Amino acid sequence: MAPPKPEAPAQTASTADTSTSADLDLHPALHPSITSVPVTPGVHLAGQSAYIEPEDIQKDAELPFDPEAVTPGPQWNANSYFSPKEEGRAESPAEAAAGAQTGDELLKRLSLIPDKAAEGKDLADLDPRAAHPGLNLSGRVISATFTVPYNVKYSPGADWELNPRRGTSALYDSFSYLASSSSPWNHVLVGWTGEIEEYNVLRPHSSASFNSATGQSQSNKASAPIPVDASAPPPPPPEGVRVSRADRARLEKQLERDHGGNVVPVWLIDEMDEKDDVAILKEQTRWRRYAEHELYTLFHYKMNAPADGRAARKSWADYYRMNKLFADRILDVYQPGDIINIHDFYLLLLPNLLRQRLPNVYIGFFLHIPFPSSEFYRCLSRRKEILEGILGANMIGFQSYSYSRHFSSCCTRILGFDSSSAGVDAYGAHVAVDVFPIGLNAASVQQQAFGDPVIREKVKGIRELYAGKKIIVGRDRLDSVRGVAQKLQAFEMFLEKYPEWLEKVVLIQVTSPSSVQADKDDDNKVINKISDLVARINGDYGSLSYTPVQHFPQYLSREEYFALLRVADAGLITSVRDGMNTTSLEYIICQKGNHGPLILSEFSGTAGSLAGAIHINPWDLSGVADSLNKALTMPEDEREKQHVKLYNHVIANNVQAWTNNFLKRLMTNLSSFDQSFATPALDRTKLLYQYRQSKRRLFMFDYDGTLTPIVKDPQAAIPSDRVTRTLKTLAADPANSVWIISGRDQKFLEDYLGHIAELGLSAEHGSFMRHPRSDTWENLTEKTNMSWQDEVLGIFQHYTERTLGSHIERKKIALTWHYRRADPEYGAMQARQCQKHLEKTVAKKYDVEVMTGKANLEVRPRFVNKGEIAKKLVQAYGEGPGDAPDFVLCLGDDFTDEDMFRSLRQSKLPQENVFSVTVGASSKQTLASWHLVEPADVISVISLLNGSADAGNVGAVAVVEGSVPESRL
Ligand SMILES: O=P(O)(O)OC[C@H]1O[C@H](O[C@H]2O[C@H](CO)[C@@H](O)[C@H](O)[C@H]2O)[C@H](O)[C@@H](O)[C@@H]1O
Repeated sequence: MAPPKPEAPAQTASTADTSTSADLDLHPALHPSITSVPVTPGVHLAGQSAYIEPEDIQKDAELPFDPEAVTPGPQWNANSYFSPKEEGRAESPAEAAAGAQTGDELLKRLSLIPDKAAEGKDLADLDPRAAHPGLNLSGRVISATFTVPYNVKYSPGADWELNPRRGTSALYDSFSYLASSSSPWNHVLVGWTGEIEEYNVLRPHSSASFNSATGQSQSNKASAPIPVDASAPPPPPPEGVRVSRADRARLEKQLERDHGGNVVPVWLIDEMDEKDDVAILKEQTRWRRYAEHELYTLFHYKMNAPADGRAARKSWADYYRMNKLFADRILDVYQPGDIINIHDFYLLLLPNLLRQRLPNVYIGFFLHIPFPSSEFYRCLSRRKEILEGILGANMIGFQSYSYSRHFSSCCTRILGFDSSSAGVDAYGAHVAVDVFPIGLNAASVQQQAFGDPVIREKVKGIRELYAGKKIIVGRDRLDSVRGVAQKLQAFEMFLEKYPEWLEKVVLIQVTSPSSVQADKDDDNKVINKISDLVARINGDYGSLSYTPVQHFPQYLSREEYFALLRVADAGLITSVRDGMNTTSLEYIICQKGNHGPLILSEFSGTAGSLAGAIHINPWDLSGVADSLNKALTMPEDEREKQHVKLYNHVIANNVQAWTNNFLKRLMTNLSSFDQSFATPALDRTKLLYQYRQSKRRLFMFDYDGTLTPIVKDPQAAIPSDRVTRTLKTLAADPANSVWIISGRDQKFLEDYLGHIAELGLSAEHGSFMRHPRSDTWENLTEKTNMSWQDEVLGIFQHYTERTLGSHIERKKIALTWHYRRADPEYGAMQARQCQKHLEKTVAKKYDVEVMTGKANLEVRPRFVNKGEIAKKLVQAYGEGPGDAPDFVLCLGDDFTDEDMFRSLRQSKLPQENVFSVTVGASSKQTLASWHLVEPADVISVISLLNGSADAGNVGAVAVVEGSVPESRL
């Protein structure tokens, strides 16, 4: 049974605007004061059966989908902003068809659309938890996004003013859907308040007005009070926005009251006036600087000139702090079983910050902008921290396949993690990577574009204004990556190459302010360039009666925007980098009945999903000019065919389907990788207690990755002084039997650990054993046929010759092919090939096992393995009551060590006396019962047992991991 949704207030929120990227958007579940119609799930258009109507989309949605999923919940009123009487009137044959959707039939449908909750329909039918009982889901999604969907304005002591925030509309639509009664989830939205602007604030000591959002004062002589005493000292500098506790509480309450408790603000505060409990907000744009100046730029393949070191450190510190404050806020509202969905480049550190504090939490992350290739990404000075931050998620989503591939490749190249198209193996945990191109609230856009008589009038007006001319439409943000300059240059080339179009075509270009605010210099450069180009084209090709480029550097009203998209004969998108271009999706919907082709940059994330568009390279001006000519001369039947394909895609892949699909895939990944059973951190209290109680103890330690960290060169992985001292002390206790069980050969173990006579050594994964206080090695493979070795060597040589940087490590029995020094992706690919090769040949003929290790492949006889050695040692003690060791500690980090853990589980030893510990992340798939993060922790734990003062950071780790601090032992 789905938990009840919070009571939705009787409000009148808007659906009139939900998914346009026209920067004028009001988000239905989120805007309190505008009345509108509910979104229609669509109406059939007679005679156009090739189209999928919005009402059909549930067929494609992956969750059990409700036919009204595209309609808002009960909080949306059916008050129409258009007059029912006007709806039946069609304007042109094409529009008559499209108009039918918004006529009487539509109205009938609108009034007939029942609310599921009102109908008493049980959302339990749609409850995704039923499909994943193992996950213990709470039924709630917490979405973390940079800003709440409002610009908030503040006047001390008064109600806060909340105005819908422009842009990011598809995402806000997704939140509206989750919050609505059409979705089976409960929803909480966590976001920064954004820059808080003050109104009605008197600043008695200052003659300057104060821009509270930027922290800058502005001279405003007209309104400045006249100084009483000209010789008085200058007024104190502005202090920033001061928000009292009561006012903070008021905003929280307002958001709660207006939105069913769904919006939780994050307060980013510069200083606290503790005395009065007042939050002081000074330079508010600082919180966006690192994300917008460094990340947004680099992720769009633009390089900044190096900043001065102090400024760079400050903006990084702000970024870290901002992510940390998000984590704190989420922890305030988190309940076990919640899914946390984190959005975009402002919050790249958040997944890992949460994972550190909630090891078993379910986290999805979605990047809305491109992810660059590793060649570009690696220029980022914080490249490791950023990747590690994102990898705290269970699943990471991208807009297009190439971005997901770039990300996985960066994880391999920069962090050395194995990756495939399915995901990244990070610290032993699998992080799924997948592609989810975002969609629109398609039904709402269609409803708005065709259901508003004002728009119809505007369509008529624009047609009259440009009668006899074809209209090419472009609408972009002011941002160099949107390629507006390229668009203008290509249009200029088009007029030059195809002079027959002179006087017969106009380019209407709307350029609205950039969504990122940190880079005003860049904006100014772009504005100047665009103005120059417009002036040049209109000067060269225009006349008194003809202006080929109509440039509007402004926001358009919703009505004008949709009208423009409807009348266009071609849409032109020339972004040079772009995560997902929602204008192109809106254009497709608006072209229903008109069929204007879409010319789309291949560098837009949208291109991957819109195969039916005319794809262009925006840098190839002549090619774009040809495509314009092609689009404008395309026969109607071809235009229609192309359009139907695009339209059906946009309808089927709407934002509701996107939301459901993302969550469904996240849950599937969580189920398949069984994240709910994260391995707990080793309980040192329990370990020490048991150690002190016991009389006969057995220790089994793997070597590489357990006692020493993994390094590039195998010969360089030698034990530190601390390691040998710690092992020596442990082994010196007569009650302790200490073994090193390694894949290393006898020589290596003897050279570095052989001098500790009390240690038992097992080399080459169990092929050889040297008992404590003995000089001789026992060969456990003596009678084995070794003829497989030559064949394996031949195959390894073949791959070594073809893989620069790889080498073969020849041991007596086992053979290892290392590729850690090769190109990481190529090395991993060659290893996969080599493994297949070996499995198809040698492994079929001989009883040998091919094992994948850490940047290596190893082959050894199947019957010798670490599990057999563990079994042998336990048996040597005796497993029965009285004989069995009363304390066993076994530690290892890789695949070959799992054999030891398995063997211990299968033994008859009382399991409470056995501590099997993997070295790596808690989310690693393992048979061990506990985990430690890294080799340094292993040494600390052994020191702890030794009673040594040098037990290192045990206390700190214990606190972080929820164990009892050492001081309390
Ligand atoms: O069983 P282990 O003691 O964990 O040994 C496994 C293999 O470890 C060594 O290779 C690994 O560690 C190297 C040093 O950190 C690293 O450079 C390499 O990439 C790793 O694969 C060793 O060379 C092998 O012989 C062992 O079988």
